[in-house]
Amino acid sequence: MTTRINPSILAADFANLEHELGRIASADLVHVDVMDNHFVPNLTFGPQMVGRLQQVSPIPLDVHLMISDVDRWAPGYAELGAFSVTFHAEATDEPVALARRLREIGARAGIALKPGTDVEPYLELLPEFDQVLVMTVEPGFGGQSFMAETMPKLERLSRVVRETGLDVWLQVDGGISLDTIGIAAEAGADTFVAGSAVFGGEVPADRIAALRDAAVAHRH
Ligand SMILES: O=C(CO)[C@@H](O)[C@H](O)COP(=O)(O)O
Repeated sequence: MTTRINPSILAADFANLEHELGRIASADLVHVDVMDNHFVPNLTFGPQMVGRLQQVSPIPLDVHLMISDVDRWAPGYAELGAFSVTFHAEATDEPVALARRLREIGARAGIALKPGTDVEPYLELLPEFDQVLVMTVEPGFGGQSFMAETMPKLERLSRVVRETGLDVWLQVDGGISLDTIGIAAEAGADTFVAGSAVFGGEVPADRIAALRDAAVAHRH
């Protein structure tokens, strides 16, 4: 089973992003956190910046939209060429229509769930998605502590994906470190977003390798 490590550039040096992308070229995808100071209290960047990242990144873009009015904005990120575009379940009443639109454009479609959002209503929609992002912190900021109470949700998803044989990636994001990645891997995650744990080290590539080894050691 494939294990993916996706560093979050939220923890990178924003004044040197092209250089920072070069330092994580051994990762699978780069996780790009788009925040609008509305859906979440924090603010990062929008399509113009993501378009430039798409041009200079050595690895594909995994765009995570923490924004409102997502039906309007998400397709634009797929049109920029992002490999995957993940929007929040809490931000739209039409998750299936939006996922179909993203796939039509050529991106993988992802749905993200905040820690307090129940997964049950989304289980029957899984064939419409390529990945589910289980937030392991409240979205908005890097450097927060991993919320182990979100693991039952991941276990439930993992069981359904196994039983149905669907090819849906299960992603975790928030507080992922060498201390916590094993917990998420055991619960069924295959794709791990890590910000501070990667960029907090002198050599991000070493952190990526260590996280990958730790995840692989704990996967079933
Ligand atoms: O989406 C988010 C935060 O909302 C994340 O992608 C963070 O960037 C993860 O940061 P760390 O918890 O790994 O420092």
